[in-house]
Amino acid sequence: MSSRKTPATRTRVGKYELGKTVGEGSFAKVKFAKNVENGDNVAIKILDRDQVLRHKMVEHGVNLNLNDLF
Ligand SMILES: Nc1ncnc2c1ncn2[C@@H]1O[C@H](COP(=O)(O)OP(=O)(O)OP(=O)(O)O)[C@@H](O)[C@H]1O
Repeated sequence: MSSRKTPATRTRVGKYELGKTVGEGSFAKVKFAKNVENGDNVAIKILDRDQVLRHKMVEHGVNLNLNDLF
């Protein structure tokens, strides 16, 4: 039996591969991410759709499907 581990599956959002959570606020989670096209490291803020809509943080409905990621 091989002892090699299968690499962990990473969530991708477009050209960004999401890593660990680096912080959380009232309405969002901030995650480390890497641009797989150029290797840039960035922070991505993922808004809580229900909180945003509940607090009317947008004037018009925005189709946020980011909740489905986590
Ligand atoms: N660009 C960034 N790089 C690294 N960490 C970040 C970045 N932006 C935010 N964070 C981390 O994520 C946390 C949450 O950020 P967020 O902006 O959602 O909330 P906040 O403004 O700190 O708090 P609240 O929304 O409750 O007022 C921050 O406290 C910080 O630790």
